[in-house]
Amino acid sequence: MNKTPKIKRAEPVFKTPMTYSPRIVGNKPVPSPSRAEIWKQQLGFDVDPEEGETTDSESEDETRNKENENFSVVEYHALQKELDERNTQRDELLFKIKTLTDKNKHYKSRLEKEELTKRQQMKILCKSQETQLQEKDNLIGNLQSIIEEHEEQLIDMEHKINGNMNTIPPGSYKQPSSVKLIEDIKRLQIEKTSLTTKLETITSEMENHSCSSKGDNSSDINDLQQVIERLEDKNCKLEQELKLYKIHENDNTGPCHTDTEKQVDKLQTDNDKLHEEIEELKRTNSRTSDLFKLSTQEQQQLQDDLVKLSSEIKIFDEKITKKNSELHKLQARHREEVSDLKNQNQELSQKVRNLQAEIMSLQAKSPEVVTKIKKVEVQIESEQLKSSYISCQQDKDVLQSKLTSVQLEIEECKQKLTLSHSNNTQLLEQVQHWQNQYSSLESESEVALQAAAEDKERTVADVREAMKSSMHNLQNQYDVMCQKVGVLGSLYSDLTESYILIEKQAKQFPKIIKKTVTDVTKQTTKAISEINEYNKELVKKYHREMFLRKKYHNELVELKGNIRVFCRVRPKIKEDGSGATANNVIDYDRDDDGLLYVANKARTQTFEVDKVFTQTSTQPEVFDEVKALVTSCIDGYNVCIFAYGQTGSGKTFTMEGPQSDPGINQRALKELFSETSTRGGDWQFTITVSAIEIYNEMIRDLLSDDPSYKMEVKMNPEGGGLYVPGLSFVEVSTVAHVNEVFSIGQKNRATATTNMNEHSSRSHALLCVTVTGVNRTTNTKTIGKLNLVDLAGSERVSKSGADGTRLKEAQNINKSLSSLGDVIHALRSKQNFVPYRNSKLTYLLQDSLGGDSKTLMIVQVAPVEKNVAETICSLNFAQRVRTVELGQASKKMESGDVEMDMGSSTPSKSSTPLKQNIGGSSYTPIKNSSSTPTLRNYTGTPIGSTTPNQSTPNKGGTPVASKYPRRK
Ligand SMILES: Nc1ncnc2c1ncn2[C@@H]1O[C@H](COP(=O)(O)OP(=O)(O)OP(=O)(O)O)[C@@H](O)[C@H]1O
Repeated sequence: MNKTPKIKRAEPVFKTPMTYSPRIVGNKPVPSPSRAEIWKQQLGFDVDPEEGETTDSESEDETRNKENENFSVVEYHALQKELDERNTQRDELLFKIKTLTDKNKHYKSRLEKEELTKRQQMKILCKSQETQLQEKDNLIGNLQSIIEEHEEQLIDMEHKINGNMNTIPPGSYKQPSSVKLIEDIKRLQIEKTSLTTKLETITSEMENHSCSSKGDNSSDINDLQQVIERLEDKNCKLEQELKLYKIHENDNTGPCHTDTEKQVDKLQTDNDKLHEEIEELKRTNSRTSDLFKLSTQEQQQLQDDLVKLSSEIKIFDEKITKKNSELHKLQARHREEVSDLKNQNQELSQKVRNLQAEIMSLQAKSPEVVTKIKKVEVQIESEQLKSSYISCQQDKDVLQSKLTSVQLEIEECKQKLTLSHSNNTQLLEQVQHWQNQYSSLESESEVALQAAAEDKERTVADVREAMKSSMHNLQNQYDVMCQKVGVLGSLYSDLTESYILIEKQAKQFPKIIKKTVTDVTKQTTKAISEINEYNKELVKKYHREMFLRKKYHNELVELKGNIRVFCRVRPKIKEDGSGATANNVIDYDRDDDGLLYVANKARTQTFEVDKVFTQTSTQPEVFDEVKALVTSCIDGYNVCIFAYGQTGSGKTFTMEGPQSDPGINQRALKELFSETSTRGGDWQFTITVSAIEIYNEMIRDLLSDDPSYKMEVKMNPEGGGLYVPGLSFVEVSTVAHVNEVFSIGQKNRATATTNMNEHSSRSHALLCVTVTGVNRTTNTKTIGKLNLVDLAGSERVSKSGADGTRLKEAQNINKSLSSLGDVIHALRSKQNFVPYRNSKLTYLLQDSLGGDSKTLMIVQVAPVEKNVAETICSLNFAQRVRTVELGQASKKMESGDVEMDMGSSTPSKSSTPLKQNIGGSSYTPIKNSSSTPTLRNYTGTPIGSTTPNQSTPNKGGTPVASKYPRRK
């Protein structure tokens, strides 16, 4: 060690530390705590005050003793003071570090709280997202079910359409868009699920990263804390060493230069170590800050990503946006806090840099200090210093070893720092990896979400359009229904009111009806009885009027001499057959027995005659009507009754009739017998009959012995009238006689032909009855003639379809009947010439038709439809006949001076020549070969003459068979 010479040194100038600034509380500077206080506060134990006091007092004493002689002591004190100040600065620095540590703790706790809050928010967010996802799933399910329903309807409609459109070629059928929609929705659901899984993964990774960052940060902070503690320990040790140094310095007269140098080296070393520690602390702090920053950045990045993902997935959710905005606010606040922390760190770094600068300045000053120490060493050279130097040397070794350990620790810290750097790098790589993954996922999710959103929008638009149109239709229907409901409602209310009213009325109805019915019944009964009475009266009056009308009509007819016309309708017979052609076409008037209605096709014709006999009319009823006419011949009238009608219409039935129910012929004779017998007394009556047949315009005497003999009608040359020369007359007096005569006539008629039935239909049969009455007193003689004619059938030739004999028959019938028609027409029109001689029939009936006789025509008609034409023809003919006026009939009577010879057929002469008529024609005595008319009795014996008619011998005298028994 070199000893430096003692030189006078200049007054040392101590530079006040720039960084020191006393604490000021309430405008008063607070003194720095003493070392004991600091030790007590930081190390937790008390420093022995006696030792300190003793040392201080001794040092002070020595200083006082050597103040004037040793200037280096002063310098030493100045250095010590400077060291104290540095200690104070270090304390200040430690305090600041502690404050920063506290702040860091505070920030860490805040960060933890915020992280906890964020985690809770994240959980809530995840839950809300899950709920929203669930809701969306439900909505998608509902939408899917609606779409499925629509799909089913569409499929049904498409089936129907396909059923109607078979022309669509197979394969041209497109899959419904809804199926594609469902597939898209399913695909979106799968993508959404994967995105949700990724989101959860990222969230968990973020949480893990946050935890790991937090753990790293905490470990770093703990390391920093440990370093700070170690520094404090070292500081304490330095303090102790300094104290020991002072003690040694006090024990020796002056510090030797070597020891001082060592001490300075030691201080320098400590200073360097402190500097390094501070540097390390700074680095650690910086690393912590970087880690924290990185962690914050990562967290922020992840949160941003999360916010992005959440916002993209829950684009429709405003809550997420709100929460994200809150999260952004929190992050901003956090960033502000971090920036504050950074600023504070920067300030701290600045302070550290200042300290470093001071240390550097101190180091720059160290040569001067060394010089001074050398001076001191020169001045203080003692054994004690040497020994203390040795001890210091030992201490130096100890400190050297400690330095080595500290260096090792520093190495460890460096390794840890390297490890931390590598960890940090790995974390950064991971973060980069995650960022890449997240970016790819983000891009994928963006594309998927965009496609899904487009599909969804399209689908929603389609569904909305469809729903809109259906809604529109439904709205229209609803409006129409509303209108109808409104109308129906008003109708319903009206009906309800009406119903209530009607119900009320209906309840009263039974009583009202009962009462009304009773009243009406009484009134009706009364009215009906009145009407009945009135009707009866009217009917009586009507009948009386009718009777009078008939009477007057008959009188008028009698006065006018009209041909009276009766009509008789036969009943249906089996020959009429059945079916439509056998329908009844004839109806009668209930009140007027002169009217007849014939239904012909679509119309009904009305015919009026003098009397209508219905189908139920009996033979007696018919005869009752003609009885008066018949009996008038007793009074000397000529009467002619002839039956007209088509074949089978009942002419023969009416005129002859069956034996069991005889017709007019037999009844007339019977009546004549009865009447003549009644009128007995002075009158003696003789009734003779003759029977003639006109067949093919040939006249035959049916009562003749030779009926084939052709008779002729001739004019009486002695005085008008017609007669049939040689005609047989048979006197009859009983019905039995008449029947016998009739039998003869029928028999003769039958022998003349092979088919009697047809023959009778085609010939006219005349029964001529002569009633001669002689008054025995006055000798007055009356002769009445009754001609009963059964005409042949009146049907037309064309209908009969006849030929040959039949045609001739028909032609002759037609001739005679048309002659009858012509005569009727001439009579009706009152022509001067009446063509009687056109036929044998009209010629024979000339007196009956045109003379002063009473003529009655009975028109026979069939009731069935197939005969309606002939029925109408017959009735038309009857109508014409009815209008014929023949003039008033007159009696044929001779005065009584002429004696009536009933036994002779020769009429007596009278002033009014009595004309004996045959067939209605007046005639003079028949001039036959014997010039005596032949009268026969019913047995064929001539009546009134013992000589039979020679010219017409009655060979057989056999009774004529009746038509009806024969038919039966
Ligand atoms: N009023 C009646 N009641 C019962 N039967 C009747 C009646 N009128 C006619 N007939 C029956 O009708 C049938 C034909 O009658 P009828 O021979 O008298 O006709 P017709 O006109 O004389 O015929 P034809 O011209 O051929 O002589 C007979 O069988 C007869 O018995």
